[in-house]
Amino acid sequence: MRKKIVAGNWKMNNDIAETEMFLVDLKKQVFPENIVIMIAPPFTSLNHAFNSLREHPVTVAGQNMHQSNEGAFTGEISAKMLKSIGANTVILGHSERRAYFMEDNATLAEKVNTALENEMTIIFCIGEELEDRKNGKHFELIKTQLTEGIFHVSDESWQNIIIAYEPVWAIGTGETASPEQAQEMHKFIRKTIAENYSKEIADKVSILYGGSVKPDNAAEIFEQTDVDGGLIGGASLKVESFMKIINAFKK
Ligand SMILES: O=C(CO)COP(=O)(O)O
Repeated sequence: MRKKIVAGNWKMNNDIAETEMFLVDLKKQVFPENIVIMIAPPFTSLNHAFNSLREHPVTVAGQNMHQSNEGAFTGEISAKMLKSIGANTVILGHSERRAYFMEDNATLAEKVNTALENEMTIIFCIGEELEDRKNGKHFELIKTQLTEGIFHVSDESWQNIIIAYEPVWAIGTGETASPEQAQEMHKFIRKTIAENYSKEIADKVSILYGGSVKPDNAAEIFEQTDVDGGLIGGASLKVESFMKIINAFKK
C-alpha cells in the first residue's frame, strides 16, 4: 500500500501571527487516519509550527534547502538546520525554484544527495511548461527531469522519496490538469521509475499531483489510480479549504 499524502505548500505566505492563527484552527480538526498530512510553512514559521504541532499528526516540511551542508552562502538554509528544528522533510525542485532561482537538474541532483545524506524525506517536484505540452514534449521533459535530477539515487533511497507532478501551467492559474491528464502522467512517471529501478520500487512511490487543486476538484483527481495525494498551494492557506481537500480523499 502506498502512502496517501496531502501536503500544503505555503510558499511565501503567512508571517508568525498568521501562522499561529492557522495552527490554532488546524489543531481543532479531526484528521482521517489513513492520510499523511504535511504543511510546508516559510522558514520563519517552521520552528513554531513544529513545536505547536508536536501532539498532532501533521508533518512539518521545509520548502527548500541548500545543497551544501554549511558555509558562506548568505541567505541560505542547510539540511542540518532544517532537521534541528524538526523538519525532516523538504520540498526540492519546485517549479518556482527552477524558474525564479535558476535551479537546474544538476543543482537539484546535488540537493537530493545532501538531503538523503542527512536522512531527510524529499518531495521532488517535476512538471512541464505549457509550451512543452503544446509541442507534445511533456513526457520527454518529465523523463529528463527524473533522469537528471533523481535517477542517480540508490534503490533504498526511494523509501524517502515522494514525487510531486506539478504541471507549471496549472500552478496558481485556476486551470487544473484534468483527472485523465493527471492519471496519464502519473502512470508514465511510475512506468519510468519501474524501467530505471523495478516495478516493486515504482509501486511503492507516492506520486502527488499539484496545480490548482481546490475543494471542488480534489475528489476526482485523488480518485485516479496513480494519484496518491496532492501538493496544494493557494487552497492550503485556509484550514477550511485544506481540510475539505484532505477529506475529499476517499480511496
Ligand atoms: O505549486 C503548487 C504547490 O506546490 C500548487 O499551487 P496552487 O495550488 O496554488 O496552484
